[in-house]
Amino acid sequence: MSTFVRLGLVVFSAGVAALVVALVMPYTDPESLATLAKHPIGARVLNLSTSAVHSFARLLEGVSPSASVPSLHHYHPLSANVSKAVQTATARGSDLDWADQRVWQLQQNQVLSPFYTEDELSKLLHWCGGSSNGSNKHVTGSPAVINFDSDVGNTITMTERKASEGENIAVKARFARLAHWVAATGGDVSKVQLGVDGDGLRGLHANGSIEAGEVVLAVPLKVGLSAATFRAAQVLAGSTSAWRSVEDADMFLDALVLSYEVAVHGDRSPWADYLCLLPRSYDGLPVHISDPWVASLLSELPALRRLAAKRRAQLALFGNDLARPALMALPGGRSAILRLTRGGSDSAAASSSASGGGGRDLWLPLWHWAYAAAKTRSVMLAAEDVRHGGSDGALPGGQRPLRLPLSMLDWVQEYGMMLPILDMANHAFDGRGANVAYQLLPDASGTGLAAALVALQPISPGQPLLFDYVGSAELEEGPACLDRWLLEYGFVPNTAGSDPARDCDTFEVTAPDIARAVARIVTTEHSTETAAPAIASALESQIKERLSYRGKDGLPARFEIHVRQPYEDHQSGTQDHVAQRWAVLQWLKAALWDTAHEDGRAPEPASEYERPGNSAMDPSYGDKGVGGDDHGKRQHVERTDFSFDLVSPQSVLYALLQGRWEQLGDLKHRVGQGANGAAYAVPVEVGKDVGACEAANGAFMSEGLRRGLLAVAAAGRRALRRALDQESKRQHA
Ligand SMILES: C[S@@+](CC[C@H](N)C(=O)[O-])C[C@H]1O[C@@H](n2cnc3c(N)ncnc32)[C@H](O)[C@@H]1O
Repeated sequence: MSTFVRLGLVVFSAGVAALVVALVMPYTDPESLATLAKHPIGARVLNLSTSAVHSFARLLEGVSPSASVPSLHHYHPLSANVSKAVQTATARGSDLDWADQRVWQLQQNQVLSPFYTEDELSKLLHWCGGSSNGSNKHVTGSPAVINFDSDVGNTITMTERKASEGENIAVKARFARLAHWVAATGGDVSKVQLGVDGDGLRGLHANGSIEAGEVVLAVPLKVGLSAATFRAAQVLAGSTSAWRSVEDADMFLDALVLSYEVAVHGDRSPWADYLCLLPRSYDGLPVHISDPWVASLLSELPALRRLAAKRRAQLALFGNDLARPALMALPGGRSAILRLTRGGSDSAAASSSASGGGGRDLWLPLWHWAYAAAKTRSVMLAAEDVRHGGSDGALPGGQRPLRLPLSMLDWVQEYGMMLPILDMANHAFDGRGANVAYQLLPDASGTGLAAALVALQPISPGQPLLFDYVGSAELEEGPACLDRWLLEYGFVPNTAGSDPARDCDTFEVTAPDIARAVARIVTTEHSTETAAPAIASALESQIKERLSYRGKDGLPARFEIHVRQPYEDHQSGTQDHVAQRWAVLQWLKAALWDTAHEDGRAPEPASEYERPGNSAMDPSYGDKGVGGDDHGKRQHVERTDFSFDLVSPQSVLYALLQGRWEQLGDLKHRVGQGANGAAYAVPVEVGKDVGACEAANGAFMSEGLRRGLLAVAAAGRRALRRALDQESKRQHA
C-alpha cells in the first residue's frame, strides 16, 4: 500500500473513530449499547464503526487493513521449518497436506506444552475459589477404578484426588443458583441433580421417578452462551468481520464468547456460576496432547493425526490472529487483554509479585481452555432456531438481566451454544443406553424455544440421564468414525463391539506398504520364499518409481483406505466404502501393473493396461463387489533381481488390511503396557525420544487420551476384522 493511501486510511479511520467515540461514549454501558443496537440505523453505525476502529487498531499494530485475512497456510508447520521448497506462499498453498506425517511431527516440535496449567486456570477463574470445582470427575468422592471397553479387556486403576467436603458444598451451591437462574428465565431443571456415575464421571441424574415422554428438563435458548446471546452480541459483527472468509471460523465463535465472559465479566457475568462449574481439564483431546509417545501412537491413526494437526493449526490461527483482536474490539476487551497479558493481574507490579517475576500471558491458556470447554459441550443450532429462541426480552422475577440476541452474524448458519445444566448430561447412543432425547420445544413464555431432554423410557430416581450427542445429525451425514469422537469430545463412546455403523478407521497406504503386502503374499503362498524383506525393498523402489511417474497423471503418491462396515446412504442408496475401495484398487493397479513390465517403460494409456476379463479393474466393480472374477489369476513377472508371481490388487488389499490389523494389535499392546505403571505424574519432556519414553512405562500419558486411543484401536481392529471376513467371503464365493 502506498504511503499516501495508508495516510489517508489513518486519517479516515481516526476521524471515524473520533466520531464514534464522541457519539457512542455516553452510551457505552451495555444496556444503552443494546438500545442503540436495536435501532436499524444505530446498529449499522455501530457495526460499521467497530469495523473501522478494528481496522484502525490493526493499522496501529502494523497490520495492513487491506492485507488478506490470515489463512491456515500461515500455520502450515512445514513453512516454519526445513523445506525451503514450501516456503513461498504459493508452494505452501499447494503443499498443504494434513495427512503428512511431517506435518504432525513438526506440530509436535513447535508445540508449547502444556497449553494451560491448573494454576493458570485458577488465576483466570479466581472468583470461583477452589481449583477442582469444575473437574469432569468426582463432584463427590468418586470410585478410584475406571472400567472401560470390555472389548479391550483392560481395567485401569486411577489415582484421583477426591474433592474436599468444602469443594462439594461450593459445587452444590453453584449448581443450585444456576438451576434457580434457569428457572427464573422460564426453564425447568427441577427434576435433575449433579451426580457421579459408577465410572467416576460427573453427569446429570434424575431427582425422582420420571415417566416415559415426560420433559425431564428445559433450558431456554436465551440463557445459552453463544455468539448470538452473549452481552456484546451487537458489536460482534464488527469485531469478527475478518472471520467471515476464514475456513471453519464459526467453529470458534463460542470459544470467543466464553473467553469474553471469563476475561471481561468474570464474577459479574450472568454465567458466573456456570463458568465455575465447567471442567478444568481436557487432557483427552488429541489437539491438546503434546508428548512424543502419544504422537507415535497417533502416527498409526492417520485420520486422527491429520484432524488433530489441522485443528491445532486452526486453534493457533484463531488464538493469535483473530480471536485476540476480536476480543480487544469488544466492549471492555482491550483492558481485559491487557490484564491477561500481565498474567491476570491489574497492574504489572501486582503481577510480578504474584507470579514471582511476571506472569505468563494468560490469553492463550484462556483461549485453549475455552476452545476445549466449548467444543466438548456446545450443541449446534441453526441460526433460525437461535433467532426464534432468543426473541423474548422479558425475564420473570427480576433475575440477572440478559442482553438478548441483537445481531445475528450474516455469515453464520449454525451457532455453537453452551446450555447450562443440559450440557452436564453425558452421552449414550440411542438404543444403546440413552434414556433421554434432545429436542427443541417452545419455552414457557411460548414466544421462544427451549432445549429440552425428554424421557425415552421410565427413569428411576438417581439414574444417570444420557442422550445421543450426534443422533439425528449422524443419520443425515452418514456414520461418524470413532476417531472423530476423540477429536471433538476427548473420549470414545463404548460401543461394546456391537455398533458396526460407528466403527471405522482410516489408514494410509504407501509404496512400502504395498511392497510389504506383496512380499507377504508371496512368502505365505509359496512358503519356499525366505527373502521377504529383500523382495519388499526391491519392489518398493520399483513401485515408488512407478507411482511417482503416475503422479504426473494425477495419481496420488499415497492413498488412504477407509474401512467401515457397508451402510446404505438413505438418499442415494450407495455404499461409499465400496466406491473408496474401488478407488484404492485402481491405485494399486497402477502401482502393481507397471512392475509387471520388465522393461519399465513409460505407462501406456489407461485402456491399454486394462486387463481383459478383470472385473476388479472394471469401473462397474462397485456393483459386483470386491473379489471380481480374476481372483487367483497371477501374472508371472521376471525381474533381474528376483522373480515372483504378481498377485492381484484385491489380494494385496487383503494383505494390507491384515497387516493393519496386526499393527493395531501391537498398538493396543503398547498402550496396555503403559497402563501398568501407577505413577501417572511423571512429567513429559518434549523432545525426549520415544524409546526413552516407553522405558518410562508410558506413565505420562493422560488418562483420557489413553482410554480414547485404546478404544479407537479396538474399534479399528473390529472394523478390520469385519472387513477381512467380508473380503474373505467374497474371495471364496
Ligand atoms: C457435554 S459434557 C457432559 C458433562 C461432563 N461430564 C461434565 O462433567 O460437565 C461432555 C464431556 O463429558 C464426558 N463424557 C460424556 N459422555 C461420556 C461417556 N459416555 N464416556 C466418557 N466420557 C463422557 C467427555 O469428557 C465429554 O467431553
